[in-house]
Amino acid sequence: MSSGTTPEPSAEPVAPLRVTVGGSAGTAPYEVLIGRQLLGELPSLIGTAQRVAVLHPEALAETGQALREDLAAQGYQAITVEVPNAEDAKQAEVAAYCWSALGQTGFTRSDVVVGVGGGATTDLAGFVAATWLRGVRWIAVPTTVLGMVDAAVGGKTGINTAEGKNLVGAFHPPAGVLCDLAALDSLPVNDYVSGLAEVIKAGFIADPEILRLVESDPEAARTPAGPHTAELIERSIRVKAEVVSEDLRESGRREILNYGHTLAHAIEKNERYRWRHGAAVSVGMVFAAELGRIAGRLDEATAARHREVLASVGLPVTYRGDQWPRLLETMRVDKKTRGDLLRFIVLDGLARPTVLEGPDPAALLAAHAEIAD
Ligand SMILES: NC(=O)c1ccc[n+]([C@@H]2O[C@H](COP(=O)([O-])OP(=O)(O)OC[C@H]3O[C@@H](n4cnc5c(N)ncnc54)[C@H](O)[C@@H]3O)[C@@H](O)[C@H]2O)c1
Ligand SMILES: O=C(O)C(=O)C[C@@H](O)[C@H](O)[C@H](O)COP(=O)(O)O
Ligand SMILES: [Zn+2]
Repeated sequence: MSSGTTPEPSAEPVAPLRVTVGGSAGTAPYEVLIGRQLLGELPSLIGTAQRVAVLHPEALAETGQALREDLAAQGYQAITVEVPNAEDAKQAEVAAYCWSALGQTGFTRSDVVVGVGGGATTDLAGFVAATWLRGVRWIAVPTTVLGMVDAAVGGKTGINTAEGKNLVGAFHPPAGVLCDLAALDSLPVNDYVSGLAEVIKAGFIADPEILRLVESDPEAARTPAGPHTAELIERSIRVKAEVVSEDLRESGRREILNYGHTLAHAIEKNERYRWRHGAAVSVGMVFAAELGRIAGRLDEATAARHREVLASVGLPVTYRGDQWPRLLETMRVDKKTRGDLLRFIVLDGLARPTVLEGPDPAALLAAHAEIAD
């Protein structure tokens, strides 16, 4: 990924695409920029801040350092805060380490956090920004597919606890999101594909054109060089932006973005976060589709389409059959649960998400049988 100071020799400057998020119900609007070599946009987002903390994972140490040097050259007092890769970053101890770094730098309310990395890093960076001095501004620079299309947009920030995924957090939207597509070139294929689960989720809940683009060449969809990469990312961001703009705090419609996540979060916890989020969401969506079908909501063809399109890009569609009691136990503390009432997002048809409350235990078991290996 470019640090923003060394333009590629023959690259014509291309204006980034801009998607506006928020702006209703008293929330400040911000922009998601999609393009290449976007880091030149950072100073205008940082504005008059004196100090900037660049949070990055170990894997992006060079990028973090290059960014810090750019910002320092522009007169900011910039520090890097290196955090563990992936889910190991989303822990209270790591948040506490970040708070110390801000404290030791004399971070004030006018200073800015920049989170550069995948969804785990931006979830942590946003959470640190939400909690430091009860809230400072932050900017997301997602470097994974999943980060760009989902995690960096919408202001859900947080960390895990021993009891489960994302159980501590805050709604704290960023001041801006910079999606530099060049970052995806260094992403391991497994992580690239994991992000496609959230892309495909956006297809099933809101934009079926996404499904058609993936289905037209699943092999090409697995790489950043695929012909539809930019369109898939843009369409998914538009779905997310539209939903969170209407319901930032998940008091209703935003729950549809949780499609497949009730089971997914239980799988992630059960696997001690060694499964990628997107892989778990893939299995979770097949489960939700089967649950919808068994509950008489979803037609067989659309349920089967889940399995087909997810498997076609190499995502898992089954999970260990012997773990059901543990998964069920964890699902009881899902954020959508109300009291003892389990609630799932299912489809009434393609792009028609809805809530299924208190499903029949037999239906849950039958849906589980469809994903058990
Ligand atoms: N806040 C939200 O709305 C939201 C939405 C979806 C997912 N999430 C969260 O996002 C997380 C998953 O994010 P993810 O899939 O991006 O994975 P991740 O952040 O765990 O990153 C995966 C790995 O890729 C490395 N990496 C990141 N960018 C790279 C690059 N450009 N080149 C090489 N390596 C790179 C990371 O260091 C890590 O090791 C989960 O914690 C999930 O809960 C949050
Ligand atoms: O933005 C949302 O809302 C989502 O549910 C998007 C999900 O893809 C994402 O994984 C989110 O972090 C899940 O949130 P949680 O509230 O179920 O922890
Ligand atoms: Zn997700």
